Amino acid sequence: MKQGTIIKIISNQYTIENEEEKVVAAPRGKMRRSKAPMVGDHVEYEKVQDSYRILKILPRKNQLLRPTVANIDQALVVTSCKDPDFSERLLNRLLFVVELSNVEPIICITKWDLASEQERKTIEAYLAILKNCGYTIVYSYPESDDQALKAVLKDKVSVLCGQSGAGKSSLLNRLDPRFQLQTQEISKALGRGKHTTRYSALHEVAGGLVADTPGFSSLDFSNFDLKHLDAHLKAFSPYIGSCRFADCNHINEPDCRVKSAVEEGKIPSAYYEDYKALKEESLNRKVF
Ligand SMILES: Nc1nc2c(ncn2[C@@H]2O[C@H](COP(=O)(O)OP(=O)(O)OP(=O)(O)O)[C@@H](O)[C@H]2O)c(=O)[nH]1
Ligand SMILES: [Zn+2]
Repeated sequence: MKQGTIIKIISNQYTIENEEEKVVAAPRGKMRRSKAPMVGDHVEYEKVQDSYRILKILPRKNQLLRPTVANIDQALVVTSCKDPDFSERLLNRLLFVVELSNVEPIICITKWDLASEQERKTIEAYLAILKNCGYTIVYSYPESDDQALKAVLKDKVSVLCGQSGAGKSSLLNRLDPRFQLQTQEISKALGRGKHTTRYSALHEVAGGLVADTPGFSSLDFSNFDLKHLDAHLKAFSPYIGSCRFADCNHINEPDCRVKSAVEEGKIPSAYYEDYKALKEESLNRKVF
């Protein structure tokens, strides 16, 4: 019996990889559809005559449904400075949705080359506070050396997210030109009109694995339990549990450490305002 990670699924063919080999396997009969393995799954498998059989899915640390990937280490929140313009609100909401999914966010700034001096200053000021709050920030644009980004991706399973046009495919292709080739070959192989073929894959980029479909494209929070939103947010974590009220919502309560941190400039006010808007929305949802 061996162990490996599923890196590609086409219909009922599962490609498993480990340090020694890359094999194509099928799940054993007992694995029902609802419990079918997904890309990113760590599995136990065995060789039976000339074929390979998946025996068991090892416990998942997390999973995304769109794209269907398990055991994601991080999400690159790809945010452009220009075209589309930098939006604090969009960045905050993407961070929230990623953190609510128990995935580590990495802020990746693109199109720095297109921003004016003034725009750069404004963006940098905002990011400086987020950095102090514990967020990892990397830059990636045509002239950047991408060392920091490569270091972040190495040995990790990542999914990218961000607005259309933010530069997600550009940055992957810059890091590894094979990425585009791989995705093009696959779409050609799958062909048009074969929409029923199940397909998903992780690609090797900079020594790590990256999902070829962006995740978190929907900023719909209705499926999340926002009761403990505060506890998920990196920027709030130093203050959780130290407000006057143990169940503080950090909205109207007195002696709130989160609100003090906002006043002291330790948490960006736009970040706090986006938290507050979501939290109020969820509290209202429960009342009516
Ligand atoms: N100058 C400059 N242009 C960039 C940069 N990153 C991306 N672009 C351009 O921006 C456009 C959109 O980039 P894509 O990589 O296609 O964006 P995407 O996020 O993959 O977009 P979707 O596929 O729609 O989700 C392309 O014309 C790129 O050439 C950058 O850092 N600097
Ligand atoms: Zn509070």
